[in-house]
Amino acid sequence: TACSSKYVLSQMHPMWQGPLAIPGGDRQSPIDIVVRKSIFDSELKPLVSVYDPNTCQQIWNNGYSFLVEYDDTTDKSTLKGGPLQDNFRLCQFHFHWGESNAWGSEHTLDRRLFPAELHLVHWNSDKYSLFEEAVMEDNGLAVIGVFLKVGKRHEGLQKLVDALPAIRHKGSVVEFTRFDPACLLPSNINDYWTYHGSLTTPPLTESVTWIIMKHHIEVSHDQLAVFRSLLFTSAEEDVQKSMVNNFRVQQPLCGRAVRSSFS
Ligand SMILES: CC[C@H](C)CCC(=O)Nc1ccc(S(N)(=O)=O)cc1
Ligand SMILES: [Zn+2]
Repeated sequence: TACSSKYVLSQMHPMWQGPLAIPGGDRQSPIDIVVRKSIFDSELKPLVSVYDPNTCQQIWNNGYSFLVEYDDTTDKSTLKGGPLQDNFRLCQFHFHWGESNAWGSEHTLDRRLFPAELHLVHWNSDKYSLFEEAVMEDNGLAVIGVFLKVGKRHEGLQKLVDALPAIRHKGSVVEFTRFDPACLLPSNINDYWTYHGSLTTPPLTESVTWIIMKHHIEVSHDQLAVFRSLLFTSAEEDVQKSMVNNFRVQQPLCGRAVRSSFS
């Protein structure tokens, strides 16, 4: 089964070709969260996020998504509590979305797809001194996933949406400051599911404690349309490809438990 093989056939996704040697391969992400099979764990503590908007530095198009990057040289923007034993530093956040509002998220709830999914990426600053170290280690990373639904305009998101035309092409970067990522979290962050998984793009390392929020945020159709105006390709390439459907196919659970912080 795909749970034991050391190689996973190349995902037929434009993002990458060829067989990938994935470490272990039995705790890959994303997954479908079967809500009725998740296990309430009363030991799970409330999540504590403290984000300093002054650590926001830049926004750039890396050819997979667009990333908002934070200064992670100090413990100014951190996440702890929940399923986490240690203190984690925010290094970046990004999104995954579809070409239509019918799909786009990486995780699903009982197979339900959302038009987009936000990932806030943190690394264990108690155990490691650099993100690049933590990314290779068990539980070196913690990623918060938030589902997006299309509805009313998200006022906090608009500052980010307005910066996107400046980074249309792969490799473009612009300064982006004083953005508080807390504005992208749902009002209630104490209802979540958590499981052990991996990065959803290469290097696909199995170093992530995933924390998937039960409650979604709403963005407008027009705001999501600007995400789709980004390009996978750099300015020099002849054929420009719209940055859409930048999500990975779902991976086998391989017997992993998905715990919930709420009953
Ligand atoms: C040496 C490794 C390199 C630096 C890794 C760069 C990086 O940050 N990758 C990354 C981060 C988050 C996700 S996700 N989509 O949240 O699972 C996927 C890939
Ligand atoms: Zn992601």
